[in-house]
Formats: sequence, structure tokens, C-alpha cells
Amino acid sequence: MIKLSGTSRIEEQKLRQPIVVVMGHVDHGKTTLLDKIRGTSVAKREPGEITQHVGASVVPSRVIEQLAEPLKKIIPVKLKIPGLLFIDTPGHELFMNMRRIGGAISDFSILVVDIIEGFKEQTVESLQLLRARKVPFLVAANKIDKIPGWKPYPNEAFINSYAKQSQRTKELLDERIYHLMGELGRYGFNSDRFDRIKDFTRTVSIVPVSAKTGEGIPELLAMLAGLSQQYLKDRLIFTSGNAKGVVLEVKEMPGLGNTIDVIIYDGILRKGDTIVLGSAEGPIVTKVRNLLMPKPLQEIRSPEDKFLSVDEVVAAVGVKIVAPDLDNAVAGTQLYVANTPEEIEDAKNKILEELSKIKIKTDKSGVVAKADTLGTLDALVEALKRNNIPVRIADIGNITKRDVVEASISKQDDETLGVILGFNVKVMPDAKEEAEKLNVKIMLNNIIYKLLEDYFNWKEEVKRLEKIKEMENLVWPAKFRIIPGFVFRRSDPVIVGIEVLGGILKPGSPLMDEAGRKLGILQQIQDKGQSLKEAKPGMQVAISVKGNIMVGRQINEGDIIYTDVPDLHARTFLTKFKGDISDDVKMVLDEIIKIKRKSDPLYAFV
Ligand SMILES: Nc1nc2c(ncn2[C@@H]2O[C@H](COP(=O)(O)OP(=O)(O)OP(=O)(O)O)[C@@H](O)[C@H]2O)c(=O)[nH]1
Repeated sequence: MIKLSGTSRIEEQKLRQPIVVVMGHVDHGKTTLLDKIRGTSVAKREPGEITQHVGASVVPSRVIEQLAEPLKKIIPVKLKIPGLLFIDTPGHELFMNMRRIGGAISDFSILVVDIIEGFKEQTVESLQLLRARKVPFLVAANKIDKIPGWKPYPNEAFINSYAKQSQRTKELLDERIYHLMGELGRYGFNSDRFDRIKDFTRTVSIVPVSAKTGEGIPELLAMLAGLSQQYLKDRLIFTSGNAKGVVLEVKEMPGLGNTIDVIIYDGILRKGDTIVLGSAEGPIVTKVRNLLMPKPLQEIRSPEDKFLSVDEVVAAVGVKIVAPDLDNAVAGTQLYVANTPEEIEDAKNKILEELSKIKIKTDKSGVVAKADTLGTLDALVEALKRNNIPVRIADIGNITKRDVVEASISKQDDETLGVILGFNVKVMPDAKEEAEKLNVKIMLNNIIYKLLEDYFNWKEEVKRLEKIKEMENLVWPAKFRIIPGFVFRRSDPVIVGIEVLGGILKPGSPLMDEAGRKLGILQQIQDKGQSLKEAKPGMQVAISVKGNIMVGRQINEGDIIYTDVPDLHARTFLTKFKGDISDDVKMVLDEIIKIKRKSDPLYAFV
């Protein structure tokens, strides 16, 4: 007989498997740890028992109890939960944001931290998500085999292996644990090594493990099972009503069409049930044609023979659903079984509400956020909000021409908002063309914090360029002297040789004398026949000045001349660009202010 974890003896079953999600920084060992855990359950599988689900793996309680045998003092309880269901793909953005009504689908989480590296960006991000979603967690302090001097004892319980290490190695490990405790404390979490904790409701457990050697895996599983059974009882009570779940993935399967991989977190799902779920266009109502579970590896006869058709599954389970009309289904959406017209109506409303909450058009001006699933979109929008980045449009799917047009509207208000941020999506060819035409920036990344980092770097660069442009448009303070004997033309335009004494002299600047009398506009600066964009102190150049002036009348050889900086420009230098101008420019500006205030006491008043 084939026993599906979670589907046998429905009536007697009281608690379902807790759903466990592994989180943590890239390369800290999430995948390796999951592989080790999966390997453990496959190795100790009973004939016919299915531990591999669709998108998830189950470690039966029988296996956990067997592993925890040497740890009786730490985990005294007999397990009542049927096992632990691990979501197979690590990646917190999606799974932490797949929500069931009133919380995350994850019942418990493992935060993997490389014991050598300590906390990193995604560790902190994960902690923030865990706190926001109120998900209980423990810390797997991974890679203990890398502690200097560590002697590995494969698949041993940590406490046994630890006891056999040298004093120095024990101390080094303890130091790293204290360090982790400090880091957790910084984010408001009390924590300790699991075997030193008295009150598990107030203290986060740190379990030292090696995903490579398997050391500590017995404790990790025992702690997960013990803690979730003890503290999440109400949440784990099995109900035999209509199934509720979340869609992990939408997949096209040869011969089956579009199928959905679903984690059912509550109730029973049967062949023939009507299900309601979300698509980018609205709720989908369809009927379950088939339910598929992976066959145990040993029983697969051919590549097409990977699945086993079952009549029903009960929570918690990962299952593949075959049904018509799933083409536009989106990952991350809720799924409800609804078998009466009232239930269907109710489920459709819930889906609509969920979709409208996430597909937001909030801020009038803001960035465009696109993601592949509802869960990732939700996570992206939340991260943007947390960083005070306004969002004009958030939607699921690839980046289209319409998104570019929307971004270009925001760009008119604020250059730094004319941008599209895409998480795990593609850019459609016409969108790419339009983006080039409208000069809209598109950023793609599959890690949220990197996407935000890219955005902030780009924003800084845009601001810097804007500043340069704005500064270029100002009349700069400058002071120069007409060199005696270097008058090339007396009027219309005046052409003379000068020496810059201070500030930065640029073409287009209006000029004045030391008494503040206007002297026309500086047209060109030349040096050895070359036009210059600016001249700095010490340079001797030729300039042409247009206006109603003549050498010998308004100006003379040897005169000191200043640029006539408009009031608004002077004030801009003194405020916005205060930190960007040199002392020399500031000194010349002070002289100009003195001259100007003789006729206008409020000039450059800030
Ligand atoms: N020595 C040692 N190496 C480990 C351990 N766990 C993982 N590694 C190594 O660390 C590297 C990263 O491990 P992964 O499991 O890919 O890390 P991850 O967190 O899943 O990374 P992403 O999936 O890329 O986010 C790999 O080279 C692993 O072999 C461990 O306990 N000890």
C-alpha cells in the first residue's frame, strides 16, 4: 500500500505537518542543507512511503524520532505531528510573501547563517520579513566543519560531535555563536545555543550544523518538530474542510497542458473539486481533472512515468493539479476549493481583494514595479515602500510598452522616478525600443536588495548629472583684469586680453565693473585661437564682450571686472551648492555680494 505522508488515517490525524521555509543569505548553504535533509528522509524511507512532494519534501516524524533518540533530554515529547514539510526551493521573497489568510504560509522558518561569515544583507532582510510576518524561526549556524580544528563526525548529533572536539575548537565555535547572539540582539531577538535555552518562547534557538557533514541535522529536525508541535498547536490542527493553498509554480507539461504546483496548507483537495485562484486578469474558476504526486525514485520506470495519480490529498501537501483554463494563473496566488455557487462567489471576492491589494496604483508619481509572481511583487513593493520609493504601478508579468509609457509620465515630474524595476521578468522587444526612445531606465535583478542597490546607485548618478547641468546653467562668480597693451578691438564687440584673478569665468556671463555698473555680456573666451568653455585663475586669455561699451569710455586697460551674478544664482551657490564650490569661488562671490549690496541691500540674502 502506498502511504502519502499526510493522507493516511485522516480521521485519527489531529495535527498536520508544519510548513518549513529555509531562508538566508546567498551561499550560506540553504540548498545544501535542504539536500541533506531530503537525503535523510529518502534514506530512511519506508517502502511505498512518499516523502517527496511537488515542490516540497516531507521528513516523517518516525525518522525525526529515530534521529533524536540520543537527544531525549532535549526533545522529551513524543511527536504528534506527522512530520515536517519543507518547501524545496529556498528564496525568501516568494515564500515569505505567499500569504494565507492572516499570515505567511510558512509555519516555521530556518534562518541559515554561515557561522564564519555571520550576518549579511539577506540575513537582515530575512529577519525583517520574519518579524513582519510573525513567523517563528530558529537559526541554523551552518558550516561548523569550517571552524579551525573541527574533526567531522558525519551525521552525528551536534552535542556528540562537539563533545569530541578539542578545547580550542570548542572555544572558537562558542565565540562564533556569541557573535551571532550579538547580531540577533541588535535586531531585538534574544537568542542562545539551543541546548542552553530554558524558555523557548522568549529565546531564539541557534542550532550549530554542517550541511556538508550532516552534523547537527538530528537536533535541527528535532528542534523544528518539537518547537512547532508545542507552540503552534492551534495553527496546525487539521481541518477536513475545503482545501486552501497557494500556487508555487505554473508549469506547462507535455501532454497535460498548463498545470499548477500547489502547497495545500489546510483541508482536503479531491479530484473533481472546483477551485478558484488568481490570474493577472482576475479570478479563474476551474475543475480539478487530476492530482499528481511524484513517484518514489525507485518506482519510476521511464521519464514519462514520474507521477502518481491520487484521488485526494490532505494538508499539508505539495501537489500538482491538472485542470483546464490555467494558462494565465500566477504563482503566489491563493487557491480555494469552492463547491457551491456561494462558495465560488466568496472565493472569487477573496481573490479579487488579494489581487487589488497587490496590483496597486498608489502614488501619482513613482516607479513602475514588475515581478513574475504575486509573492515576489508583494515583496518588491514592500521593499520599495520601506525605502520610501513611491510606486506608481505594480503588476505581474513581463515589461511591456505600456509600462514604459507609465514610467515616462513619472519622469516628467521627477527624473529619478522614470524607471522600471523588474524582478525575474523579461523586457518585451517593443518595450525595449520604447524605453530607448523615451529614455526610460529599466533595471532587472532577481535579488530584491540588489535591485534596490542598483536603483539607488543610478539615482545618485542622475542627481549628480542634474546638479552638474544645473551648475552649468548658473552665472559663476569670476574676477579678471584687462591686461594693459592688449586691446585688440575697442567696441562692438570689445576684444581684450585679460588675466583671471579669481572664480571661474565662463562665456555667456554678464559683466560689471567694481562699482556694479553693467558692462555687457562675455561672448567668447579664446586661447591661441581655441574657444574655451571656461578660464580659471592665473590664465591669460582673450575675451570678446558684446554690449553698448567701448574701451576708453566704460572700461579701461588695467580695470578689474567681475561677473554680474544674478541674485537667484548667488543664493543658489550659497545654499544648494554651498559644499560644491571652492574657497576661491566663494571669496569672489563675497566680493560681488559687497558690490551688489550697495545698490540692493537684500542681494544674496539667505
Ligand atoms: N564546508 C561547508 N560548505 C558548505 C556547507 N554548506 C554549504 N556549503 C557550501 O557553500 C556553498 C553554497 O552553498 P549553497 O547550498 O549553494 O548555498 P545557498 O544558500 O543555497 O545559495 P543560493 O542557493 O545561491 O542562495 C557551496 O559551495 C556548498 O558546498 C557546510 O556546512 N560546510
